[in-house]
Amino acid sequence: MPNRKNVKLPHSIHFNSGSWEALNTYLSTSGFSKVFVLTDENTNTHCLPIFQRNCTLKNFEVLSMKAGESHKTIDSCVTLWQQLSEKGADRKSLLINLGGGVVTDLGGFVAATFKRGIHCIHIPTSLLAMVDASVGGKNGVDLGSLKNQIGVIKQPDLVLVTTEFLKTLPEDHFISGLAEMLKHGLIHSEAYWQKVSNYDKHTGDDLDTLILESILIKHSVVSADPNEENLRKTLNYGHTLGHAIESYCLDHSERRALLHGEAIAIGMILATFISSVLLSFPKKKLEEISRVIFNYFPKQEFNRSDIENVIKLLIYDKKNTNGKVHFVLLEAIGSHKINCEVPNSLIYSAFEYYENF
Ligand SMILES: NC(=O)c1ccc[n+]([C@@H]2O[C@H](COP(=O)([O-])OP(=O)(O)OC[C@H]3O[C@@H](n4cnc5c(N)ncnc54)[C@H](O)[C@@H]3O)[C@@H](O)[C@H]2O)c1
Ligand SMILES: O=C(O)C(=O)C[C@@H](O)[C@H](O)[C@H](O)COP(=O)(O)O
Ligand SMILES: [Zn+2]
Repeated sequence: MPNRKNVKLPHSIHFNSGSWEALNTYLSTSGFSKVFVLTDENTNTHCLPIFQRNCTLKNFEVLSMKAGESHKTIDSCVTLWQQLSEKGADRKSLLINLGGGVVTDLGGFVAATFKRGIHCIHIPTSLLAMVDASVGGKNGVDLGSLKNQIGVIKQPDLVLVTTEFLKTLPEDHFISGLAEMLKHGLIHSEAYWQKVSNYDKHTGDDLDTLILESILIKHSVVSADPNEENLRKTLNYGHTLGHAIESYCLDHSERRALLHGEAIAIGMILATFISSVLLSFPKKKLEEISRVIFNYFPKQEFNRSDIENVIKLLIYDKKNTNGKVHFVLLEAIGSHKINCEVPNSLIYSAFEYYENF
C-alpha cells in the first residue's frame, strides 16, 4: 500500500488540508438550489461549529436527528423526508451529512431516495465513519434490530475527511472505529495489520497516516467491486456473526447494546477461529489476533441460548443466497475466501474458543 506521499485518492475523496477547499469550490460552482446539513445531537454541538467556521456558504439549513444506532430507522427518514419537503428541497438540492456512520448511512439513504435522489456529501466525524462508513456508497437503515436491511448503494458526490473532528469523539467510539481498521489489516496485508495493532495513541503514532491508509484499502476494494458481487464481500469480514450479535444485543434490553465495532471485533475472533479450522489459518496468528482484539474489547458473555439465537439471526445476512449463509474466511492475513459455508457445530466451537481465551 502506498504511503501518504505517493498516494492517490479518487477525485471524490478529500483528506484534511484539501477538504474545506474542495467543499467550498464544489458549493460555489454547482449552483445548488438549497443546501441542508444533517447532524445528530452530538455532532450538532461538537462538529457544526467547525463546519460553520470553514464553510464559506452561510445560508444552509440544519436538520438534526437523535444520536445512536436505535435511531437508524425508517421513522427517522420519514421525519427528514418531511422536513426536506416542507423546506422546499428539490432535485438540485444538496444534503451534507455531518456525523458518524449512523448519520452518513441514514443521510445517504434519505438523499438517495428523496425525489429519487438529490445530491449528497459525507463529512464523517467519527473514526469509524472516516475509515469505513463514508467510503463506498453503502447506505441505509435497520429493520427493527436487523442491521442495514433497507438501503441502496449510491456514491456521494464528495467525501471530506477532516481528522480535527476526532478531538471530541468519545473514547469508546474511537475504539469502535479501530475495529474496522483492524479488519482492513486482516483482509489486506500483514503490514497494515501490524501497524494498526501496534498503534499507541500515547506514543504519538501518526494516526492520520493510518486513517488515510484505511480509506485507501477500502476504496481499492470498493472500486474493484462496487456492488458486492465478489471482492467487496471481504469488507464484511467478521460481520456475518458480528451483525447477528449486534442485532441480538440491540433486541435484548437486558444486554448492553454493543457499538458496531465492538460486535464486529467479536465476529472477527469467531471468523478467524473458524478460518483456522476450515482453511488452516495459522493458530499462532489466531492467538495474536485474539490478544490484540481483547486488548481493546473486553470479553462479552454468551450462553448456549444466546448463541442459538445469534445463529437464528444469520438468515438475515445479505451475503446469503438460496437460504445458505456465506462467511468470509481467511487462509492467512490478506488472503481471503468468500462464500464459505460453516456448520453450526463449528460456530458453537468458535464461541467456546472466544469464551475460554
Ligand atoms: N456504510 C458503510 O459502509 C458502513 C461501514 C461501517 C459501519 N457502518 C455503520 O456505521 C454505524 C456506526 O458508525 P459510528 O461508529 O460512527 O456511530 P455513530 O454515528 O453513532 O457515532 C458514534 C457516536 O459519536 C458521536 N459523534 C460522532 N462524531 C463525533 C465527534 N466528532 N465528536 C463528538 N461526538 C461525535 C455520535 O453522535 C454518536 O453518539 C453503524 O450503523 C454501522 O452499521 C456503515
Ligand atoms: O462497505 C462494505 O461493503 C462493508 O461491508 C463495510 C462494513 O464495515 C459495514 O459495516 C457495512 O455497512 C456492512 O454492510 P452490510 O451490507 O453487511 O450491511
Ligand atoms: Zn462494519
